[in-house]
Amino acid sequence: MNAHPPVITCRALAKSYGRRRALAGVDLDVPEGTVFGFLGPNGAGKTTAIRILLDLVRRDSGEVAVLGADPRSGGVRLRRDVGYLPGELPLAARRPARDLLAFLGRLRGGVPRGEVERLAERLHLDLDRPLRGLSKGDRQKVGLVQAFMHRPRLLVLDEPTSGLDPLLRQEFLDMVREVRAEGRTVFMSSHVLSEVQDVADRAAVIRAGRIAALEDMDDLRERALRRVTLTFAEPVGAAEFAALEHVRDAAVDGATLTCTVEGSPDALVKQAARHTVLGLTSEEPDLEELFFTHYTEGGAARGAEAGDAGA
Ligand SMILES: Nc1ncnc2c1ncn2[C@@H]1O[C@H](COP(=O)(O)OP(=O)(O)OP(=O)(O)O)[C@@H](O)[C@H]1O
Repeated sequence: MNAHPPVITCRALAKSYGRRRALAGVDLDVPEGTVFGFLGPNGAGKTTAIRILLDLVRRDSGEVAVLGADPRSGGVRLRRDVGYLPGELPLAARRPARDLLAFLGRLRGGVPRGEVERLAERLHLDLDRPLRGLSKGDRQKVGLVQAFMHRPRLLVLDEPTSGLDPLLRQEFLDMVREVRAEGRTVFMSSHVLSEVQDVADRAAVIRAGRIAALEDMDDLRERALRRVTLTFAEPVGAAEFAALEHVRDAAVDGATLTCTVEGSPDALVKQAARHTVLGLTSEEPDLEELFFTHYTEGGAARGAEAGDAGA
């Protein structure tokens, strides 16, 4: 992944609103062709950082490059090459979504024929309804269509799943995977890891204006523990399982084995397959807990410092 050049770089990025410090020195690299989750609680600074990337808010200090250019000077190109979903899209017009999207498409330098209709169909959005009567979820769909429609090199999405029902969330995540498969990049914010854990390659936590944790999702999954219970047709011995790679705390009760697996369950599955397996349960690893344990340990002191300064 590191072979890819970063499409977003931030160094010592800082921003205050009056005495309130929103960003207290953010360092970030988002490699091209990846999906990057930008996580943090309310007020952590996610939206401020995103707006700086789009040149909608001016930073106080620090360096920023988006697609190789400072967003302060790269305006027109930025709008063509970046798809941006704001946290809230002001949509008060009587006109239908179709008109707004056609207008925005022209601003972006053109949209492939049929793309708006294709996206609207996937997201179950009626393009002919007036914008001002749309529900929160429908507004979010309009926001997503305008962010994806010109097939930008970089998508910057502020809370993209907010307001979407579970089926549409899955559809949206498929859209994100397709973008990555084409070598394009997605930077998306969320309050919770579970929203992005299936799709993100990397995730960073911002807290009180600083990056408090940065994780490669594969590494995180590698470290994840899961509790496994296997039921066999005949009694088995604990010893044959206890020594396996990635297996811990193996205990046998008659024909039932319970153990903890850290990382790949491959060795356990192959050993179990030597017997007749009647049942298998595996608790999903709680990545959220793993991620945030690490971040609390690593980032608490720094977070508290920034919080004091910001208050
Ligand atoms: N326009 C503004 N004027 C004054 N303070 C602001 C402004 N915008 C943001 N802030 C403050 O800056 C801090 C960071 O806010 P920001 O909106 O960037 O956080 P966020 O992580 O996006 O939060 P949320 O998840 O709630 O959207 C907060 O303390 C917020 O109150």
